[in-house]
Amino acid sequence: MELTVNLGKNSYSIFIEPGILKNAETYISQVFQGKRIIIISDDNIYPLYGKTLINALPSYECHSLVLPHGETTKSFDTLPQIYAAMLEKKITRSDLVIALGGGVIGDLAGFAAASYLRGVKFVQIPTSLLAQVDSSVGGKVAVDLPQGKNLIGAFYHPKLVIIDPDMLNTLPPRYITDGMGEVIKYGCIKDASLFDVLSSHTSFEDLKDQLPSIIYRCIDIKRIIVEADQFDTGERMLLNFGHTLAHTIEHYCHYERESHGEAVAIGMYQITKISEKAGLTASGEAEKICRILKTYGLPCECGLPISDLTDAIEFDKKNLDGHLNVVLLRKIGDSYIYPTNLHFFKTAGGI
Ligand SMILES: NC(=O)c1ccc[n+]([C@@H]2O[C@H](COP(=O)([O-])OP(=O)(O)OC[C@H]3O[C@@H](n4cnc5c(N)ncnc54)[C@H](O)[C@@H]3O)[C@@H](O)[C@H]2O)c1
Ligand SMILES: O=C(O)C(=O)C[C@@H](O)[C@H](O)[C@H](O)COP(=O)(O)O
Ligand SMILES: [Zn+2]
Repeated sequence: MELTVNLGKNSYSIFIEPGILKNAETYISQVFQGKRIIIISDDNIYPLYGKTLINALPSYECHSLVLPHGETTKSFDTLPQIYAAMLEKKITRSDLVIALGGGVIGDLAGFAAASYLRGVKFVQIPTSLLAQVDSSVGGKVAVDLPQGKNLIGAFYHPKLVIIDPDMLNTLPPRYITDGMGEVIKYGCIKDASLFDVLSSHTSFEDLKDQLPSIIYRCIDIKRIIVEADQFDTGERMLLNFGHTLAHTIEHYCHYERESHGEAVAIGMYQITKISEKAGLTASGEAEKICRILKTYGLPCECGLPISDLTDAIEFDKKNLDGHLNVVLLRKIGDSYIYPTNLHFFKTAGGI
């Protein structure tokens, strides 16, 4: 399966195919005519797929940088180490960065590629479900600061995205669940029929044979939104459904408790509960979201008082000129941006 993100000069293709990793050169050679590649990965993924990828790129001189796994690696403080490795391997503007990993590696390597020498080409090879359905597409690359998540970043598109759903066979169950948080998000914001398909299954196992088409569906929704609003000034904010609370939960817990997808799950349910109470969402939708989250093993609450989270909400990128924009649902599959303020969240008490 192939999709193209149409962004003029920054357009790129996404290929989704089980086993495609072994044919990486066929696709990479279409977008990269240089010689040297640096593969950035983490210490869980590289031992599993590093060699396969290098063997699949016989025409290139491949170097690797393997970083510790986990969100704390996606920090501003990791960047000097990446730049140093790129300099040591003599990476120039005519070379290529490959992000081989989940959303952490994709965001981090993508930002390094965007900023090193003011930009070198990069290719995304996403290995987690979350990265295959969401983070590898759209060009948001970022690192975290001690003050909050994704606070330093850029819009910098990959030249190509290679998605091999077979790589999910080694993904630990917790991160399959994590990725389902973003899959459910796509159903909530734009696709009631996807939400219904997901609701009609009893677990991820039950859904597994439809995975390539579900990945395709999520990415196609993202593609359409990104094409309409590449720089996140309007429609693209819909992709942030559940994220205002999610980012504050992740940051508040020092990235040690909820994963990104789990935090998004809590954020989607809790904001819909608040919005339903305020008459801004059709009644019964929050309960539908909670039910589907539980089906896929995701949480609906985290037991934190909202008063502990509101400080970090001010760093939300949808906070413009003192006006906080939140993403709400009219009903499942129909989302909108609602301008409000912090008081909106304070009505929640605990979440
Ligand atoms: N840029 C975007 O548009 C965007 C979208 C969504 C999320 N994100 C970001 O993505 C990050 C979360 O991504 P994630 O959930 O992929 O986390 P992650 O990159 O930490 O991967 C999750 C875990 O699974 C392991 N792993 C990944 N693929 C594997 C595989 N095939 N086999 C075995 N182990 C594997 C990793 O080593 C890690 O331990 C967050 O930082 C979030 O902010 C970005
Ligand atoms: O691509 C987007 O736009 C998204 O919002 C996708 C989100 O799933 C993702 O977590 C993104 O990194 C959040 O971005 P931020 O702008 O809120 O930092
Ligand atoms: Zn997200």
